[in-house]
Amino acid sequence: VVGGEVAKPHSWPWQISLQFQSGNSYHHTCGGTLVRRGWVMTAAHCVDRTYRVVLGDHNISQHEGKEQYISVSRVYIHPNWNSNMISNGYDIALLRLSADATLNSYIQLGSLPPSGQVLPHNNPCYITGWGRTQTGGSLSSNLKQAYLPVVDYKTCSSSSWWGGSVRTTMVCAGGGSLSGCQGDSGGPLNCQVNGKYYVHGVTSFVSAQGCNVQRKPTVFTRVSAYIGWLENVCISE
Ligand SMILES: CC(C)[C@H](NC(=O)C(F)(F)F)C(=O)N[C@@H](C)C(=O)Nc1ccc(C(F)(F)F)cc1
Repeated sequence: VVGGEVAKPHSWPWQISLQFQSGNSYHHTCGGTLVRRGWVMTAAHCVDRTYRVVLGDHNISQHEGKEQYISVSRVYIHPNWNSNMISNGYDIALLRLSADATLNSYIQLGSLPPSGQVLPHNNPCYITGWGRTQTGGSLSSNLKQAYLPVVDYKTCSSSSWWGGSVRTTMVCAGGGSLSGCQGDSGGPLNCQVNGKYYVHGVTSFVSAQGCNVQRKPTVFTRVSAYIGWLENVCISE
């Protein structure tokens, strides 16, 4: 997250850290959202290694005693995802956990939006994550948040913005000096609708020229476009 501030610990209790093992240590690679006690939603572009999921975390470099560590037993990547064509969309995946998370004041489910809901321009949203704190910078140890209002598709797909690289199955947000950045991938875009936060986006991409580039808002998979697929996977399993 570029700009913004360190979040109040555990104020986004559905945010998870996806970590891959190398040797006998684990490394944060992506964010995600706990959507059922046994299910985590993340980006398809995040899941090419075996993982553990860390729930209830704030500082990913310290053991604070609130964390739960659960391994991933199965990965469901959207069937239309093509890693060579990130601008086609479908950047969404579900991870079946090997055990159910225990919900508490540090670990809660994220609320998903109604199927098909498209938010208006400037709808208030926050991106959260442990990603780089500036283009080419290092990861944040502490969970960060940044206020990224929705940029409607009409604006986001215009020629001086993202043009043809964004689809209506995506949400754009920000486009100023605040943004997501590498390491925020897969994490939630938390949008306020009637006073409650819903996870409307899965962090997907930023500009190849840099994270916080003017008129290149952070681009998210639009969760409300995939409710049918999410339910089919979660329920069928
Ligand atoms: C997983 C990556 C896509 C990576 N994602 C992120 O950094 C994320 F955190 F925003 F999710 C990213 O945006 N990296 C930059 C450096 C990048 O490659 N951006 C990019 C944007 C659009 C397109 C294109 F042309 F497909 F639209 C290609 C690359």
